[in-house]
Amino acid sequence: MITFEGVTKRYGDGTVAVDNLSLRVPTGAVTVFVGPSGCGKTTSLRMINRMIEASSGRILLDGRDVREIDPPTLRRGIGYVIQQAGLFPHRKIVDNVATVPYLLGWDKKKARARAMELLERVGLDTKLAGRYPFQLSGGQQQRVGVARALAADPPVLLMDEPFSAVDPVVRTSLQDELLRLQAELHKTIVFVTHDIDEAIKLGDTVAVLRVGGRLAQIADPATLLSRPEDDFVEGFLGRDRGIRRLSFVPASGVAVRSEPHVPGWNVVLDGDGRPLGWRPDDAATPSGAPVNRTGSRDGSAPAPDGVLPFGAFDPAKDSLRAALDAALLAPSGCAIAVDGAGRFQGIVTREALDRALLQAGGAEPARPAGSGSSTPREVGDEAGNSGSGVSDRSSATGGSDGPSSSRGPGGDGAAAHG
Ligand SMILES: Nc1ncnc2c1ncn2[C@@H]1O[C@H](COP(=O)(O)OP(=O)(O)OP(=O)(O)O)[C@@H](O)[C@H]1O
Repeated sequence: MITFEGVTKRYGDGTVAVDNLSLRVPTGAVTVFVGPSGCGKTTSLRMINRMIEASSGRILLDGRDVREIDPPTLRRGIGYVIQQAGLFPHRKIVDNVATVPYLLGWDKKKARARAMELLERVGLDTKLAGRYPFQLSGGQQQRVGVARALAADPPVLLMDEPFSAVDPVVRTSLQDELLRLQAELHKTIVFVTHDIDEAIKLGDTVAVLRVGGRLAQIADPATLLSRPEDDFVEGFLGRDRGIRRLSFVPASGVAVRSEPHVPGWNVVLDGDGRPLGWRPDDAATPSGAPVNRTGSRDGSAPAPDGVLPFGAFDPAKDSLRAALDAALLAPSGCAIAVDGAGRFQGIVTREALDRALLQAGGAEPARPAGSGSSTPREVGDEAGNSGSGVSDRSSATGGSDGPSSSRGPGGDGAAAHG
């Protein structure tokens, strides 16, 4: 646990970068500091490892004032990742990753073996180990930066806008990788970003700061989206709050009908009971509607002519947002529920979806019937999910060919996650 107790930072020129900040960073979870430029995110982060000294107040690391710990000892237990990775340009990748183990006096063989293991862990080909940083892409360099921060297995990781210099696609994959790693490693992570979507995707807890270094709100993402404390937070969260919040509502409470038809439409299944698409009752394709002719990417049987694309979700692991998305993609307006193996479970009608959406629309983050929890991960667990919580995170770790993927027009298997 990292605790800020009334922490203020006043720079030499009188700028108050952080003003009386009090908050808790729980152990083993990701806490994101988010806010507009200049609101004191980086200053707050760097006071944890004493790269910047607080002017007043205290920062406690597991109950101990960080000022009582000499900086090199303190930093040995705190990995640090920055924007554009900050790799040493004249050192090979393997030696960049092994930097801290070398400093700790590990012998070269052991340090390099650890570096190779970490390169694999962050999803990099170990063939890159002998290259120099300039021979890597921006995204690869960021992965090396994460590997380097993890080298001495520190319990705490500080990450300062680590993914903001790469393009959106690479950024998404780095975020997914971080979530995958965190599910294994359970580090105490403080992550700084100015991007609220990144904060909501990665944070177990999100602290929104306002300019002047004051805390505007600290909450889990679902609470933040449903109950922003003031206009500033609401404005910072941006549009589509209601829809985005549905990513944290499990779809397990939605009513599923087991019959493979609704008025006017039938679900066509393959020999293994996996949906191939929707066929209208009269089997005629409505004019202008796309026809699935090529089948799905996962190798299941091609859809016969006249069968239209569908959207599917897995009620045991997906969110209400995924269910809504599946319904919106279907010509029948209904979502198809599938099991973990992609086999047909039933249909969710628009009425059933409406009821679930209404239930989810209250002031509190919605919960499935019988759940007493208010955090997305706990809701997911109580809904019977094994391991993965219901949120954008489940799609982050689920892969695009999972049951929640939806076949786009033309049946090319284009994934369309909620
Ligand atoms: N060394 C310094 N001397 C004086 N003022 C500083 C110094 N470093 C930062 N500041 C000021 O402190 C405030 C907070 O800066 P900080 O870098 O912590 O903000 P930030 O939220 O991380 O911003 P950004 O998102 O733009 O990186 C800003 O007004 C900045 O100009």
